[in-house]
Order: sequence, then C-alpha cells, then structure tokens
Amino acid sequence: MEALVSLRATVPSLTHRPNKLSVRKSISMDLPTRNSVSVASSSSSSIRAQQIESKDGSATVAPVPVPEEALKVKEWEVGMFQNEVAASQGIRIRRRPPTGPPLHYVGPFEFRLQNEGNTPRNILEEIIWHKDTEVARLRERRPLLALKKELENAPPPRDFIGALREANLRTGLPGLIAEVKKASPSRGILREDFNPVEIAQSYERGGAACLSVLTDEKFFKGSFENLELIRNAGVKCPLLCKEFVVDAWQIYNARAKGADAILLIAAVLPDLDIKYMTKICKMLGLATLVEVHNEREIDRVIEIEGIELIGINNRNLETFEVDISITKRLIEGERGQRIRDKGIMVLVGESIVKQSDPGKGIAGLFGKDISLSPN
Ligand SMILES: O=C(O)c1ccccc1NCC(=O)[C@H](O)[C@H](O)COP(=O)(O)O
Repeated sequence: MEALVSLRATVPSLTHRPNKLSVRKSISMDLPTRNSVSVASSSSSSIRAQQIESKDGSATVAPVPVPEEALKVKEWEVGMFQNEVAASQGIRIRRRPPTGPPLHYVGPFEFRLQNEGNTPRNILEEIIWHKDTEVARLRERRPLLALKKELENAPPPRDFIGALREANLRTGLPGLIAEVKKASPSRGILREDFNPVEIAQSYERGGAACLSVLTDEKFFKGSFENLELIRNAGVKCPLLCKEFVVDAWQIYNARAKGADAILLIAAVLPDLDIKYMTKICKMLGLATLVEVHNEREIDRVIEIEGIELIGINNRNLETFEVDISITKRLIEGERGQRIRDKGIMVLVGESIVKQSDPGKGIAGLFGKDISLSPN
C-alpha cells in the first residue's frame, strides 16, 4: 500500500484531486459498489510485493493481492491531501470528483442528483472537469510510452522566448502573441469563416512574434489538427499550444504535434505541478507560459524555479469579467519589477482574430505597422 501512495503522491499532476464533499459522501454511500477509478487494475484486486523468507534464509519477493476497496480508500486519501494542498495555495478550481453524482432510484427511473460537490461552480471548473475525463480517455488510446515514441518524428522545437525578445528589439514594442481562436465560452463564435492557416499567415505578415493556437475542441472549437496544419504550412512564428493542462501527458502530446510552448494556468495547478511540468517542458525543449490573474498567483509563480514567462490574464476565468487595470496593478512596485525583468509581451485574441485581415489588426493594435516589410 505504501508503494501505491508514494507513486501517486510523488507524481501529483498525473492524478486527480477529488472533491472533498462528494468524496466524503461517496465513502459512505458509493465506495462498496463503484468500480475503481484509476489506481486499481481491471481485476478486483491489485498486486503489491511481499517479502518472503525461505528455509535457507534467502528472501524473495512475491506478489500478494491488494483488495480493490483498499485501493479506493487510498486514492481517496491522496485526493483529499491534494485538494487540501491546492486550497492552501488559494486554488479555488476543484478537480473532477472520481465518482459521478450519486444514483437514486424511483420505480424504474434512475436519477443522478446534482449537488455542490459534483457540479462545476464556474466555466473554468467545467472546462477542467471535462479535461480530466478527456485526457483519461486519450491516455488510454495513446499511452505515454507510445507518445514518447512519436516525439522522434515531431518537428523540432523553436525558440519561443527568443522570438518574443527579437520582436521587442526590432520594434521597441512588447512582443505580440497573436491568438488563432475560433470561439470562446464568453463570446461564442468569433469567426464563421475560420481558416487557421490563413489567419496564422496573416498574423505572421503583420509582425506577430509568436502565435497561440487554441486546441480545445469543446469550448473553443479548436483542435490539434489546426496546430499541425499551421506548423506544416511553414509558418515560422513559434506556436503556443493554448490548452487546459491537467496532466503531463498533454505536454508530450503538444510537443508531438509540433508545439513550441505550452500554457499552464496558476488558478488550476498547484506549485508542485507547475514545477514538475516546467521541468518536463524544459526536457522536451518547450517554453512554458504560466498564466496568472492576481497577486497571490504571481507571488506563488515567481518563487517557482525555472519559470521564464508569466502571462497576466485580464479576464477573470470564473466570471468572464475583463479588467485591464489588473495588468497595471500587477506590474507595479517591487513585485512588478521581478516580472518586468522577465520582459513584457502581450497575448491578444478576440480583438484581432475578428478583423477581416487579422494581420492588419496588429497595426491597429499598436498604432503602427510592425510587419517585417512595412510599405
Ligand atoms: O475567453 C473565454 O471565454 C475563456 C473562458 C474560460 C477560460 C478561458 C477563456 N479564454 C482564454 C483566454 O484567456 C483568452 O483566449 C486570451 O486571454 C485572449 O483573450 P482575448 O484577447 O480577450 O481574446
């Protein structure tokens, strides 16, 4: 049992953090009948090693079955611990509870009752819960080992941070990350005639340093296919994979598809996950953009070793409210100095992607033409 705990506890991002309320409930109501979520093997018991001493005194290791129920309880304990760690860091976004809403039967009908513990509280939480299930499904189809093999054929990573710096030196303006985004939960469809490659090429002509490509299908109508199409079309701007990362598997996947950088959201990921994922990114040659929204998140992220890029999102992802004074507030003073030292860049989506010529939208944004060959 100890071995299982340490395995899950030392690989935090690969596990979920079940919600306290619903898990408490499921321990009393559901545990005895539910299938195990992810720790246990498909059989009704799992295996752990037991040391057996033979007559001649030599020791051998033999497998002994661990009851599935014990594994569920262990998973619950680890989940509780991870929830508490996240909450202690001010993270309000909960992870999807391992069990769905409890089942109730009335005559021949089956009901799942919704309650605070098993219903997402806001859109970001809904996206994250959806990702938890989506990634679990994708991982089953393409396990990490297979994905690692695919990396051998991936196009080489390009210097995302270098491209931002170069653009800044060339224009004297913050490097621009222009977003290739068809839709968003707050705004709905942004562009009906959405051609990701044409938009990317237009941004490149307009002087964008890098591009951010939405890959989430359900909420943003994006895809990894878009990312691959843009990369394979020969667009030189390095590409940020704009995803909702909950699991290190997604980082390998993004790299396999040709991404040069990936987004990590401080409102979702505890410090240890950010640190661990940043290390994986470095190993794979990806840059990490860590997105923050308030002082608490900035203070956490600044202290994490190896963070090179911090993005300030002026949109509250729980309420959708946009308030540009957030950036102003966060880059002021001593705290702001530490961010300014890392260089300033801007990530813009809606206002330029909606223009008939998105590349020309960049000139409008900066009030001057910053394309590589201005006329
Ligand atoms: O934009 C949303 O509705 C949204 C909802 C929930 C999570 C994330 C969301 N947006 C992602 C972004 O943060 C934006 O794509 C990015 O900041 C660019 O914003 P904009 O320039 O306003 O398009």
